[in-house]
Amino acid sequence: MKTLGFIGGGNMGSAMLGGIIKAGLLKSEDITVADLSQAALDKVKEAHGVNVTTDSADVIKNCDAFIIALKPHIVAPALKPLAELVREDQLIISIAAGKQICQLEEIFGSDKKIVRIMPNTPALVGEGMAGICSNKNVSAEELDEVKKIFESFGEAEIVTEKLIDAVTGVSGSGPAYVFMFIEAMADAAVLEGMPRPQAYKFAAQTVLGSAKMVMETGMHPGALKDMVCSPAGTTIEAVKVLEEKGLRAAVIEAIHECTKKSIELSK
Ligand SMILES: NC(=O)C1=CN([C@@H]2O[C@H](COP(=O)(O)OP(=O)(O)OC[C@H]3O[C@@H](n4cnc5c(N)ncnc54)[C@H](O)[C@@H]3O)[C@@H](O)[C@H]2O)C=CC1
Ligand SMILES: O=C(O)[C@@H]1CCC=N1
Repeated sequence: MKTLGFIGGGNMGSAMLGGIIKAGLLKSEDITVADLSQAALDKVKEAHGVNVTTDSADVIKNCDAFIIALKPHIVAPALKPLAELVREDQLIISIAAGKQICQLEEIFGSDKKIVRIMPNTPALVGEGMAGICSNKNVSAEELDEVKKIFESFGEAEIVTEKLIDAVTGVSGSGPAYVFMFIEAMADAAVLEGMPRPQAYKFAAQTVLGSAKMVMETGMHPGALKDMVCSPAGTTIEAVKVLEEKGLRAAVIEAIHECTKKSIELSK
């Protein structure tokens, strides 16, 4: 793939764009972003020097593959009128939550190559997590090429389409829960007298380091937790409160509701 387009250059579109350019996989001049908002286009042009247009047809006509980064309810009304411009050899990559491959086939035709992906915003800093699936028209080589793009700004795994709603619940929407957790930890440190910028650093680095331990040691998270909890020590006092307040149940229920909403969006 030599040229890549984005239809929608908002939060997620620009996060992926930032990741791709930082990784050096494609040059700015080979990327085109279409958005109706001139402010969004000015922002991505200034940050990344990519080509910009207010006409999504330019992207479809000029790119080997394009990523649909529009809000789910906008996808059909915005792109159905342009569907006849799509070529059979072109890769259509959608990141819209709840938009199933069969719904994308209704828009573009079941003969088209369609990839459905659920990424997340940490793509912006090269630490994204994406779940990828596709229809039967996409070859293994093409899917691998798409996977490599998403791996250029984090981790990516091929999953069955059935799992994409769970991917949305855990990693697509997940950064929001983690940011809430970091904010709450920092608030607690501020309560104890720590200056706020320092509190964010202590909280965020603790989350980063803990996540790295899970990824790099391969140890069970429960065993890693046990390593921190000294008998009759400080940590177990906090753990007791988190269990009493239902941290685990809250997280499980929250992700379940998020996953349910992703399923509902596809109806
Ligand atoms: N924000 C996130 O963390 C994630 C979002 N997604 C998915 O990404 C998609 C985009 O979400 P966000 O980037 O958060 O939304 P956003 O609202 O930040 O970006 C959407 C962009 O589309 C533009 N737009 C609206 N109508 C248009 C049209 N007809 N033609 C061209 N551009 C148009 C808007 O001006 C805006 O810049 C959604 O489908 C969402 O489900 C997926 C994973 C994570
Ligand atoms: O909240 C949303 O609908 C999108 C999908 C995943 C993350 N943000």
